[in-house]
Amino acid sequence: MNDQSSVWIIDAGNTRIKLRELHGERTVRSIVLYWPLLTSEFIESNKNIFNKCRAILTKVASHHSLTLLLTQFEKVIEINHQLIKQHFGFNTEYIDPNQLGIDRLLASLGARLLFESPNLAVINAGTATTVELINNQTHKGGMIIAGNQLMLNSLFTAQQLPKLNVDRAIKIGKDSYNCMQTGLAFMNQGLVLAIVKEYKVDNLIICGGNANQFANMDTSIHIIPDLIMQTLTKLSTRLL
Ligand SMILES: Nc1ncnc2c1ncn2[C@@H]1O[C@H](COP(=O)(O)OP(=O)(O)O)[C@@H](O)[C@H]1O
Ligand SMILES: CC(C)(COP(=O)(O)O)[C@@H](O)C(=O)NCCC(=O)O
Repeated sequence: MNDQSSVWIIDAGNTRIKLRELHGERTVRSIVLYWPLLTSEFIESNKNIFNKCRAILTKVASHHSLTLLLTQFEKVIEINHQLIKQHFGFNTEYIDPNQLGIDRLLASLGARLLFESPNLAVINAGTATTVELINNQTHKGGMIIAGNQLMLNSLFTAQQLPKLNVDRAIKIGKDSYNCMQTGLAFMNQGLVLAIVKEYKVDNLIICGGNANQFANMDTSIHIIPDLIMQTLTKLSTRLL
């Protein structure tokens, strides 16, 4: 049964779709699906939990199944940079703001709402690993790098690699598995150290599905895997 006072927040990334049902700012249901699992059968069998609810959407990927899912809601507000500027006075210096992935802007806004210090950086470690640099109320720009899984997949053409546990304790790989594991850990560590050195950030926040692969670093970082969902929760109380 659905509760019509519910609001759903939806983050449609390139690998996974994340959905949460909220009562106020309280999460009452959380669903995380890799795209192939968002089937019409899934939507049909769950339609009464979405029916007549309002939703807030952020998307950087579009699938037929998402279009079908969205028809279940009474109202859907899709976040764009103008809404963020209007409600939070938070802007981007991207030459064309419409080109900036909205997930990147939301992660930046989320960091801004959590930390008061002026210079922040966010690493959003999802399908891609993006870096966002923030000064006061402005997203200054950043970087886009192939994400951890994409990098591992690119080492093999026909074979899906197993999910690796990234352990910094291993310094020199002595087999293929450990070489890949160490390579990825050092690459992530190097990215973090380079950002801290180059941009002198006050706080560095890591979010996204691969955020925990940045754990166990000497540098002080904040790991908040669901930063984008936290930010959408805050937006929901302003927009609906
Ligand atoms: N439980 C998990 N443990 C470790 N990695 C995970 C887990 N769940 C998802 N991932 C990884 O997270 C990545 C997707 O993260 P996500 O932030 O959802 O990306 P996107 O927003 O681009 O869809 C994938 O590379 C996947 O391998
Ligand atoms: C860079 C991204 C692919 C990251 O997507 P994600 O890994 O979060 O699924 C996405 O934010 C995007 O499509 N951005 C548009 C290009 C840009 O931000 O410049």
